[in-house]
Amino acid sequence: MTKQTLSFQAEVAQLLHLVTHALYSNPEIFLRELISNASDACDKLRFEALNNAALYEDAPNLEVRVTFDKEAKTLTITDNGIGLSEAEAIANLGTIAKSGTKEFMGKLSGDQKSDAQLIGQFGVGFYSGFIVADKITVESRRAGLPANEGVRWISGGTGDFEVETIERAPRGTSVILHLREDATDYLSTWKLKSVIGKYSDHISLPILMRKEEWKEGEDNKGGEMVTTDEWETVNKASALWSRAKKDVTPEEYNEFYKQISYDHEAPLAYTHNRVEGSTEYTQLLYVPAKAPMDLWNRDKKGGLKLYVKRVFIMDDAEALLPSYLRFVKGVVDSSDLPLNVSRELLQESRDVKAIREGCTKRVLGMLEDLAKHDKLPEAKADAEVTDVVSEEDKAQAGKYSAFYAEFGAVLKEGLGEDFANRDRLAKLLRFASTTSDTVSVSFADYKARMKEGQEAIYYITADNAAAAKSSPQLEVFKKKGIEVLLMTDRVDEWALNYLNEFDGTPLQSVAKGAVDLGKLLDEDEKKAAEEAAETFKPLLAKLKEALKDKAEDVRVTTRLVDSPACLVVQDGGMSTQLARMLKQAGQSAPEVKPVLEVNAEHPLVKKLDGSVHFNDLANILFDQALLAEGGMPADPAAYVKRVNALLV
Ligand SMILES: Nc1ncnc2c1ncn2[C@@H]1O[C@H](COP(=O)(O)OP(=O)(O)OP(=O)(O)O)[C@@H](O)[C@H]1O
Repeated sequence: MTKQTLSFQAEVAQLLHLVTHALYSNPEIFLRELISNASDACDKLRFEALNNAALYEDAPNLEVRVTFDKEAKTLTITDNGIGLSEAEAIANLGTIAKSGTKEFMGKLSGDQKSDAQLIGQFGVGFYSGFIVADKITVESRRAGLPANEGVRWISGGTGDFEVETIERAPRGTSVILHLREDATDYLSTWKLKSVIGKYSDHISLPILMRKEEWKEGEDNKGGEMVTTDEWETVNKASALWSRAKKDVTPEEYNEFYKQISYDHEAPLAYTHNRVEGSTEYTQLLYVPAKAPMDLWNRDKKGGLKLYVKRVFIMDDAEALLPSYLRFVKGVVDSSDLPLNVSRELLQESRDVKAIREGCTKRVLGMLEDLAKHDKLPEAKADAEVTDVVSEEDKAQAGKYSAFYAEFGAVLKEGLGEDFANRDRLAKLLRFASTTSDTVSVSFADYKARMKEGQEAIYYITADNAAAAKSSPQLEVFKKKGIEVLLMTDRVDEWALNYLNEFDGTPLQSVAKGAVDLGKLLDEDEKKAAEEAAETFKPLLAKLKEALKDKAEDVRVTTRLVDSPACLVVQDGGMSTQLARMLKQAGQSAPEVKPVLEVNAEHPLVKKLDGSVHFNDLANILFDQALLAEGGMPADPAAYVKRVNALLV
């Protein structure tokens, strides 16, 4: 085919502009990206060759070669992997196929620093070459195609690119970077080796470079390094996870994480184990420090790469971890699975089930460990004695809180998803409470602070912390000094459906059912409540009649101190707040008719009896209770009218 000029997809053009501007502060990552692509291409070849060994042609040893030409100012990364056909070059190097591209583009702010972080997460891959090059030539031949079906792709990284058919004997791809004037320091073996050592040491393929030797100058005067014809391997060339733990430095673990996760930040924690027994595998699992932007995407796949005996099988192998741990990144390398395992097969495999359980345990173990070291021991009252806090403990402190702020809400999904680990998960949960503004109270902390005679762990769900804290339902708890957990994550209400108790103590929503403070109420209070219920009977009946379309029931409560009324739902019913949320999300929710509870001590309630405005007051009472918990009267205009009628 003759040369043709094609335009980049709009997003690519936009991304290219950003790459060259926002990522300029850390240019050397281009080499990591291109070597990673080369390595992926070799993985793909190895995988396709499982069913078609002829694809190896006469070059069975997969490798990456990095060369440069000082005169021409070019740097070339060559692999003998799967290669690209012409159609593939057009499709893959002119568009971004990744899901979420549009969404990602929409998130960019124009601020270079924050954009650079976002791009880091997104993974710029091939296009990062344009950080250092003002022109890139790609020459490739796909494995299995004849030599005269090679392709050359050229672009200056602006609006378009050229493609033409070429003759190319070697299988695989060469990416030739025509370096910008300010990037010529990459034309140095020493520089390239150091960047490869930093970012690509763990790549399991050999990365080869021409060997350099010191050559003395004439008459022993001066001397210089000269490039020889010999090749040398410049990386460790063994899969990082297959090495012994003691041979891998924390920096190498972190670098490997960055490579597989597109995260620019180091992970919060990792665990690396070889599991032996009936199912054998190696796991290297990371907990990221920051949530990815698509954490809440229900279709988000898992973050684990599956290898079988070092052969890459697939990315995002969701069968290897439950979905509530979808934030975990890493690698599982199985010794037992067949190489041609498919996603469907994975779902059914007993080995995969064992791996999944094993990985889940490890991640939970890792989180428990972080939780244990989250707080440094408090200083003793006795100033003479101070605990010696190790550097390691200091480094661990605060990590679990940081983790929880990012991923706590996802972890809660596990209550409904992973019954076997529910108790372990419950111990990992943290909440804000009426005594702690920070999300740091565990169920165990709460239990330790429970009042004598208190028989339940009390909690309230609300849209946000402010609404939760000012909810009238909390009044009696405040008065009695009873701590209430404030649950403000969207998933809380759903997740707590699956947790009825913690360590033998029932969990009780303060907005559900009749409040029974049991032993916490004194005799006088109990008696007063009973009496009020009796004397209020006729009034309650009238209220019930006036509000029969809105309220399921009307009763007197001991729950309130300052407010005249509040709404609660029957035990086991869906809270009005959850019903509201579902409706907002466009989902169907049952009509919840709440119970109106009134405070017999409140002047407004006392005023009701015999009032000529009884009907209006009753409705106002109900609508205000709804407003107080963040709801909206069914007919706001009618509410305003009623209040105004009383005001004038
Ligand atoms: N050396 C190569 N050999 C064969 N195909 C390649 C090579 N480099 C890139 N490609 C193709 O170009 C596509 C785009 O590469 P790019 O690096 O932009 O994205 P990616 O590799 O899919 O994603 P990421 O780099 O973010 O993981 C790749 O998916 C692959 O199909």
